[in-house]
Amino acid sequence: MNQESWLKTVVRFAKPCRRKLIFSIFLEVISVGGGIVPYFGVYQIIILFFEGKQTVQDILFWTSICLLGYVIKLLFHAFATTLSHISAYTILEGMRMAMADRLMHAPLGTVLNQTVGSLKSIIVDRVETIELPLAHLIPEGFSNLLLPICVFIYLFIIDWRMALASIITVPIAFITYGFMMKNFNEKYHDYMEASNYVNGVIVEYVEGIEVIKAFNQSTTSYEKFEKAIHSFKEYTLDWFRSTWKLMNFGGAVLPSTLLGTLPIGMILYKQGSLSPAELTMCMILSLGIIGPLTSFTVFINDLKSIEYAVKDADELLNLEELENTNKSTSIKGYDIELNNVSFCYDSTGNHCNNNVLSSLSLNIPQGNFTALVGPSGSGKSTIARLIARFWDVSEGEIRIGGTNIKEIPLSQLGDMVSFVTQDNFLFNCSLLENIRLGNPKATDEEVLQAAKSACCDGFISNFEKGYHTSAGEAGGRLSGGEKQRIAIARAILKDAPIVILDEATAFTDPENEDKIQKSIAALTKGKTLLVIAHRLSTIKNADQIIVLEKGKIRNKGTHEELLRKEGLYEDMWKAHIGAKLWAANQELGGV
Ligand SMILES: Nc1ncnc2c1ncn2[C@@H]1O[C@H](COP(=O)(O)OP(=O)(O)OP(=O)(O)O)[C@@H](O)[C@H]1O
Repeated sequence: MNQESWLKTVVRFAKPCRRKLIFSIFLEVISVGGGIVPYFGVYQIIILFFEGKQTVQDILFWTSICLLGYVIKLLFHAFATTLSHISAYTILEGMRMAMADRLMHAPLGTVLNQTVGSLKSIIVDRVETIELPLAHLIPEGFSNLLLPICVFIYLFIIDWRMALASIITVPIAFITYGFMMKNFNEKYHDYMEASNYVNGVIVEYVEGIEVIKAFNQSTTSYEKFEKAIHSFKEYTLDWFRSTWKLMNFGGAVLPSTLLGTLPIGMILYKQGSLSPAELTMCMILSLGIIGPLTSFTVFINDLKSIEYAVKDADELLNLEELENTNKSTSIKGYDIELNNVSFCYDSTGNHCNNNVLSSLSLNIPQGNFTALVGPSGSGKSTIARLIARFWDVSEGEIRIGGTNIKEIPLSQLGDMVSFVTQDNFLFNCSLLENIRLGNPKATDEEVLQAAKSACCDGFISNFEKGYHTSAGEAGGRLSGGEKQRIAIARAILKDAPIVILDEATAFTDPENEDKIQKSIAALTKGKTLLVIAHRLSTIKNADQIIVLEKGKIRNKGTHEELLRKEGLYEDMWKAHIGAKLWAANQELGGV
């Protein structure tokens, strides 16, 4: 990424606070002006002394002017940094909101393919790193540049030779810094890579701690963790070691302005072309030039950290969005049609590297129960996700009620489809609110009714706070099957005309089975229902069963028809029945 593009991003997000930013620079200019006043006041006092005209009144007057200038400098700088901080946080807020918006409009699959750790790291941590440099760079960076320029001009007005003498160390220091920064970009890039790697290992270590403990991998995983941290420390130290000599030399030479002003000042004084007052003032001013310039060099590092943070943020800000239309469409029915659908997750440009579905055509009639079965990896979930538009098809089209789903606004499609999977995420709010997510407008009464239909009422009432128990509190005490029934209650409340159940009964145990089947029956009554299930007994009564293999339809028909046809379905059914019998035998004590 070139410098212009990250700057453009910052400028784009600075739009809502542009006036504040400009005003903060304006205030900083006044502050810099105030900062010059004490120099001027001191100069006047020095002149009075050298000319022998000093009076208490004059000294008090110029001291007050100096003080006033100093107060103006402090006050206006405080106002400027307040505004710049507000602006920096506005920029951060805009970036985070834009990222959240992108995640919402990107294909869901693209979002799910990112790890929670990396998303959190970019949206929270990386973006946060912009705040400090941004808030300080604008006013302070500006004043650190403007102040020495103003002082230099003032020096120039007093004596141009002394002005030049005061910056004699600047080229030496800049050449030194030039050597030091020779491979700064490369080093900074490597540093960021190393830092990202350490972050990744730490997040992995923490997220996977359960598996690490369960498989007694603590030593190996800890070693990886320790190694990553150690090599990061070594990398940082190596970089520091390679620069510290030049950095210290530059840091020592740059502020030593007296090296130039002292001998040259003496010569000019001896020649009589510089008065004692001018000589003293030039010495004082030359000392004031370099301080801000030294601070300015720190901002080079800040600029880099902004560049890299914006670059990371840009990855999310530029996520490809799903094509969307805002024009609400009237749908003529809720049958689903897949016409010659091909899909691959892994495509480069227009080229598909590995088709998961190949020219697949399928009709799911309205109000019918259709089941998708097939070996693991045959593409069942992919079909379900494509219907819900988590991704877009690579080729072909999907129609609902005769309308291509790309022509249906995403929000309308979202209202039309209830998608229940085995990953039943509960938000950190009450169980009541968790169920209400299905329909935010639902009354408490309607939520309770949905919970009852989904057979949740019994276990929720057992909690001390009942429906007001927070999911965080209850989460650890809820079984997989109970969480599943909450998800089903949500879907019942949503009352969408199309229901997709992707392994929604995966957590069913014999005790739960009856309840889950009842809750599913309540959810799916009269709906276009698509069920993906490995437990074939749960889809035995489907109006049509589609048998998938390697992304293609191998067979379709009712349970009986498929059994008569012999083949994959029959094998799967036998395996299922075998497993069931085995489970039943186990329950009966191996009889
Ligand atoms: N997010 C993804 N990115 C890349 N490839 C994926 C992704 N999700 C699934 N796949 C691949 O697509 C193929 C089909 O997966 P899919 O989940 O649709 O199969 P499935 O029939 O539902 O399997 P299962 O019964 O095990 O859930 C598999 O080879 C899988 O590895």
